[in-house]
Amino acid sequence: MAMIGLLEVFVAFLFFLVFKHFFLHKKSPGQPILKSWPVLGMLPGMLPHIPRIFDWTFEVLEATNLTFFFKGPWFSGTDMLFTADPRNIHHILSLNFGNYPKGPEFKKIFDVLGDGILSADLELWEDLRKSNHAIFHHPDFLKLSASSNTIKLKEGLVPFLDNAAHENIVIDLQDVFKRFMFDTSSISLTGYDPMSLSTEMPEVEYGEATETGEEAIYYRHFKPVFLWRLQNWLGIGLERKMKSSLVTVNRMFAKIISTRREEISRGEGEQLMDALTYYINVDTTKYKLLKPSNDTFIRDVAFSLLLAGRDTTSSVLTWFFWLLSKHPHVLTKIRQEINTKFNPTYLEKLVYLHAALYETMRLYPPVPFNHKSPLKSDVLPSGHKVKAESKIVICIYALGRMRSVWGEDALDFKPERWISESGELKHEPSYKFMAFNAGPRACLGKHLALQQMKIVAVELIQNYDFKFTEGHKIEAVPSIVLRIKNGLSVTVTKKM
Ligand code: HEM
Repeated sequence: MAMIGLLEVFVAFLFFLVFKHFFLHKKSPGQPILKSWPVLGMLPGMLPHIPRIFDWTFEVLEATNLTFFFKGPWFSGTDMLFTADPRNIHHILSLNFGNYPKGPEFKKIFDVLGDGILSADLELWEDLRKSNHAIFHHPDFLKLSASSNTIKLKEGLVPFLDNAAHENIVIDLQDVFKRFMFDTSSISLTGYDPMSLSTEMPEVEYGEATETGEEAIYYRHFKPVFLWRLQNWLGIGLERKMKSSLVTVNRMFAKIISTRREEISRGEGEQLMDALTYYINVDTTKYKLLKPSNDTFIRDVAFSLLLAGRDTTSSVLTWFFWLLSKHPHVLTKIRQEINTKFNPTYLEKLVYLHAALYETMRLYPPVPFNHKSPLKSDVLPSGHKVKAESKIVICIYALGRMRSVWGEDALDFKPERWISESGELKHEPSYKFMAFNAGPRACLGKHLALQQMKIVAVELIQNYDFKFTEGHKIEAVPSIVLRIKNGLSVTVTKKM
């Protein structure tokens, strides 16, 4: 009884704090709240902003000179240092890379990735990185990747858009890009063609499963580990969906891996150049920590690669076409450039298109946050002390919008900022433009992704006009990948 009484008093006290915070605390207009409460820490100030965390971190970081320490509720393990300071980013991701792995907390939150490259650290990451680098630069892999783009453009995307134009139907452009990227990435990374982009628009179980997983992982960041693990075990809320999503993902990979192993045992693996086949046959004398005969390990490797390839590129293309609809003069300039300079074997000539894609990624980076956890205590260039094993969140989304980093027009969509006086693409250091990450863990698919996005952009801009549905609210889903909530509705017409 006494225990229940105590609990009631404690809950009443928490309610009082929240009530006082929302109704009695005077906020100065436009000022984000960072007040730290007893027991609850800064959580009450953050809670209402969790669905709009990207913009909130931008507002808070701009108001706090690019770095702030978030104090979570007592004993919840959710204390985090948020930073968008290029000096800190350079220090963490490059100069002192060895002291800043992703860390054990990251591995717990991203447990579904297993031992794939996106969650690995230290020696395992080194083996994965080197082997990944080798396959991503192999001419046969590059050929497979290029041919998957050409085929899916010709047999998937173009017929789909032609049909949508002919039937005058509303389509979700975001979904179309996700399907296109799923098919092309899956062919080059796993050798399997899911054929998800066709006029029939089949259900894509894998896509829905990964997106649910990405949202669940996002919310895990704000909960104590024991809580989301309990929810997962009991099958409650997003964690319940996460569990069934994982079954879907694992089923898909189990089928792909067993089919491939059978093909290889029949002697049919020689001509296959996809990443999955490469890892099944990987040289373990060179990469000692890789386990090619272990299906779980192969699943982890392939899953990380498919996530890295599919979700990012489709996100950029979606935000890019939406931004073009809001900035028709940019669209006109890209069209002029394509008409005067386009050469399919030399996409580098399309400097303005490249600049517009970079500008999209500056404002809407597909991976909005990056996590790090120091092995040893350290002092960051901003003067903030970080303890060993504490959590650091690099806010890539906020970084791209900082006036102190990008100038007073930081919030404007201006591809021109990327073009030098001599008409070339301007280089910005990766600790300032961090969409592809920075330092030794920089994105390995950057070149492939840019090629692919340019090919799709040229095809669509040359041949189609898109009309965006009026009144469609554009906002980002709270997730670990920046996607538009409810997609991007358009009608399409074919240019004569
Ligand atoms: C516009 C498209 C893309 C963007 C913006 C992007 C961005 C990123 C970012 C921010 C990271 C760091 C993730 C982290 O450490 O948590 C990363 C890592 C990585 N990306 Fe990309 N990526 C893109 C496309 C691709 C593609 C098409 C591939 C190829 C399949 C790819 C392969 C990888 C790999 C293998 C890593 C892990 C690197 C490592 O940890 O050493 N990415 N990417």
